[in-house]
Amino acid sequence: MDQTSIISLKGVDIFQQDHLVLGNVNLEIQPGEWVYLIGKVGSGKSSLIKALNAELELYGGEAWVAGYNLRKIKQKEVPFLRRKLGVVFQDFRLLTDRNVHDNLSFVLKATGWKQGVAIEDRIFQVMEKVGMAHKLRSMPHELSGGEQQRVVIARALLNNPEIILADEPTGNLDPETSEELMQIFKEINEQGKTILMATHDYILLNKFASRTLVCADQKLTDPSKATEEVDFAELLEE
Ligand SMILES: Nc1ncnc2c1ncn2[C@@H]1O[C@H](COP(=O)(O)OP(=O)(O)OP(=O)(O)O)[C@@H](O)[C@H]1O
Repeated sequence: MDQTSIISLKGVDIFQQDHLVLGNVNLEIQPGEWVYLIGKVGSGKSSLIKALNAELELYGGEAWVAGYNLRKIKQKEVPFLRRKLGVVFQDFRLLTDRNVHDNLSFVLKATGWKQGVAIEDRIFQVMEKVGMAHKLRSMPHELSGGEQQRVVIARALLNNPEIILADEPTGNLDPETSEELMQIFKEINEQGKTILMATHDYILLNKFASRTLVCADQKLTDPSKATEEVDFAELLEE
């Protein structure tokens, strides 16, 4: 493992069932980096994110995330790995039967927080960070898509993770709302968090430009190291 990397994959294979999605994956991400994952539908972006979150087993090679060896991680260690990761999905995934506050307190209690005052303080801090402190008592269905995604980002930040894994976080949002969301990710990144984000959004990718990796033909590649020019627009087509 590269000692300085927060994510380090060397020669790993990622499968869905018995289908190889990405083979011989090599990836080094440094703390504080912002890295995009692009690629056509079904090219393996979500599978890679799931593998980093220990939802999908990795095979062969070496794999380290936030100090955890994914090739040897035990089931009982997975919750500790996940506390170092904040995950944001395209489809929000808030619990629909409780308000925003209770969605967040549910996560804190499930991850070992006991003191009521500390829980309330933390919820307020993360909701303030995403500009949603005034919506603590709203039910998810009372919020717009952009507002729901802000809450999801707040939820991802609760345990002060080192890494944010975002799987097409703006996929269901209009361009203006998407840009506001990206601004929040930018602030989070500037505060030191590492971000790995899968996206299809070519405009945002240009506006918030950063290192970009490509999933295609069962491989993860870094176009900055490629000898031939890569057509990003073509890769981002649905
Ligand atoms: N739960 C699953 N069981 C079996 N195959 C799966 C499963 N999830 C994904 N796959 C397959 O694995 C491959 C990679 O899918 P993945 O979701 O990682 O791609 P993606 O690049 O994230 O696509 P999208 O842009 O649509 O989200 C696809 O061929 C997909 O059909």
